[in-house]
Amino acid sequence: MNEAVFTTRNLTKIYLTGDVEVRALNGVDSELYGGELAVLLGPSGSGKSTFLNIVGGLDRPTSGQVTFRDQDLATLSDGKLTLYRRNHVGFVFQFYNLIPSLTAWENVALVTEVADNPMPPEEALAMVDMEKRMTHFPAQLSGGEQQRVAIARAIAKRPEVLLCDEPTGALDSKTGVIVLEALTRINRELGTTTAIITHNAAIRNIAHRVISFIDGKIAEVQVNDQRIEPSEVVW
Ligand SMILES: Nc1ncnc2c1ncn2[C@@H]1O[C@H](COP(=O)(O)OP(=O)(O)OP(=O)(O)O)[C@@H](O)[C@H]1O
Repeated sequence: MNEAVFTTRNLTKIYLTGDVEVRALNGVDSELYGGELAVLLGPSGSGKSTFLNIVGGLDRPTSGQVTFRDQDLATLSDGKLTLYRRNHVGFVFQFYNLIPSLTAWENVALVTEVADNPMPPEEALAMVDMEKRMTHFPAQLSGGEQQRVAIARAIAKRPEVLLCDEPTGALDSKTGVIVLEALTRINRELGTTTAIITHNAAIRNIAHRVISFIDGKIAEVQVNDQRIEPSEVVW
């Protein structure tokens, strides 16, 4: 196993809505290892997105520790947390959030303009097999194609980690497989540490490790000695 990129200890997130307290994370001890592909499973409301948002620097814990290498994310200033996100983390969400008035190439270029050592947009698009559709606008692309452009946008700055919250949630199974193939290829060829949240337990066997959440805690971690290709997933 490689070194841990992320470590959390007793990670806790409490949301207060009026008088009602929701413990979205209730003491999570975890690691994400360098170069691994982890799948995060669990019922709705079990804390998966909250966990991903905190390790990605989009949100802060109520208490507990979360470190990225030696950096304590819980106590970083807002400015440093923004720099952390910008320099190290790529995000992919269920909905693609592409800018409709820009082509696929321009959507990716928007990010590479502000990155230190980016890939050329066409190289990022080639990683997800979209180089032939570079000049197309989002409305001219299918859902799966738009998601692949969103993945190209996330990886073009060469992030160390790629955090994906239900990346296949809006896609049919055939298209979902193509998107998962893009993510596994990136993990394998670029060595990007990748975490994928899914509701689809069938996806679990494409991962090196499966982390299962229940009620804001990690209930189980499964290590896959034998992984399968996305094309072998039975949905
Ligand atoms: N901003 C918020 N304010 C109040 N409660 C919240 C907020 N965000 C999340 N929660 C609550 O925290 C709990 C965990 O939510 P979270 O989105 O992390 O779960 P999840 O496992 O990702 O669920 P899903 O699979 O449905 O996306 C839920 O009970 C949710 O309602």
